[in-house]
Amino acid sequence: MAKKTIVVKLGTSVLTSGTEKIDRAHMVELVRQCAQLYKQGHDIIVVTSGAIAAGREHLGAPELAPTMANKQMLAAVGQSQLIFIWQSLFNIYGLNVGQMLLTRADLDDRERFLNARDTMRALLDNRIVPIINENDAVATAEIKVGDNDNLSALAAILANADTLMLLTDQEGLFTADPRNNPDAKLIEVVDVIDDEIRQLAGGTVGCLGTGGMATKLQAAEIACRSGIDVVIAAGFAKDVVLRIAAGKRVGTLFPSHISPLESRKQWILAGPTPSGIVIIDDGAVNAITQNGSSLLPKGITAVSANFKRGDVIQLQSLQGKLLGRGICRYTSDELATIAGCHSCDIESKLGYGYGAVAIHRDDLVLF
Ligand SMILES: Nc1ncnc2c1ncn2[C@@H]1O[C@H](COP(=O)(O)OP(=O)(O)O)[C@@H](O)[C@H]1O
Ligand SMILES: N[C@@H](CCC(=O)OP(=O)(O)O)C(=O)O
Repeated sequence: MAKKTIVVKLGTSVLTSGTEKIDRAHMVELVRQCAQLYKQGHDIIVVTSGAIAAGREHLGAPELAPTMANKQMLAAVGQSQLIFIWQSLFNIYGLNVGQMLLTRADLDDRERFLNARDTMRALLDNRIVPIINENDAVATAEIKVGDNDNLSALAAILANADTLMLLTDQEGLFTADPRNNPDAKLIEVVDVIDDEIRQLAGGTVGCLGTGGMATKLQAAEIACRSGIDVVIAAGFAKDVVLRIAAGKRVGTLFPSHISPLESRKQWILAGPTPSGIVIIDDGAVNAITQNGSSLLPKGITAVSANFKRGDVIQLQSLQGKLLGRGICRYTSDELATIAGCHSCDIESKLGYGYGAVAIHRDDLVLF
């Protein structure tokens, strides 16, 4: 099987097996499957819910008023319990984990998005399993993603994932909420998420989870638009992670009809107004247009306007021809400092570096 990047989102319903306590035995089973995929060479990212449930359990299920501060307190206590459990379980398989607690602000701001992406990349490159949750202890309603289904779709985009698995306490999307409709039927494939599909999805009935099926459909929509296939399936089903990864029919599949690269390039072309222009020499023009190379600082001769890391900028030749657009990994000031330099000199010029390329070829669209 070709190497894949797979995001596995585990809802509170899966991690507690429907009880009020974290089901560690079931977590071992899920970790075994993730570790097996990791050993096969795939990149695995876990998006874990369950901090609030773990906090309640650890404090002995206290009677608390349902305030935001109390929920945040439970999450603060529970998150450390949760990451400890994940770390102990992955260690059984000789794998380390790295915790990333995110909020909407980390994903909306282009520069913070790139920083988070770099951290995720560094974890994966070092064969460390990223374990992601919302930073519930500090995130207020305004800066929250709000539910881990949507968070997992954003994490999948951050990771350039191929597949997002949303594992829950139902076998997939049904024609109605199976808890109240015993005749509801499993839908095996959803090609287009339209209003008809959306209206099938109800909310959650658990007090510890958030969103129900509605947020899973929102997540599926976001991820599919970015070229990521999504599967909603039961976390309790035997070998569920392994079977989905092997392409077996499990749960509800939402196939994406676009590749991640195509979707990214569409966004670069149709997305934000370019924030600046970078002039490049003939060698660089040749490298990016003929050889499909990334743009290195060496080929840059001038930088105009102020732009931030992660902004979309235009590329222009010395003769004034507009060549294309790309997402720049350095600010305009940094680029002006390293223009004409070899990539190996970036760190000595700036005192730090964000990698050898100014614009990666995957972030570049030529006209
Ligand atoms: N059409 C539907 N098909 C399947 N489940 C549904 C549907 N509508 C609502 N649900 C509910 O969504 C719940 C799963 O969401 P949630 O409780 O948030 O779980 P998780 O903790 O895994 O995110 C199910 O237990 C089910 O009752
Ligand atoms: N971030 C919260 C979970 C939020 C959430 O969306 O829960 P769920 O619906 O169970 O995936 C926690 O760790 O308790």
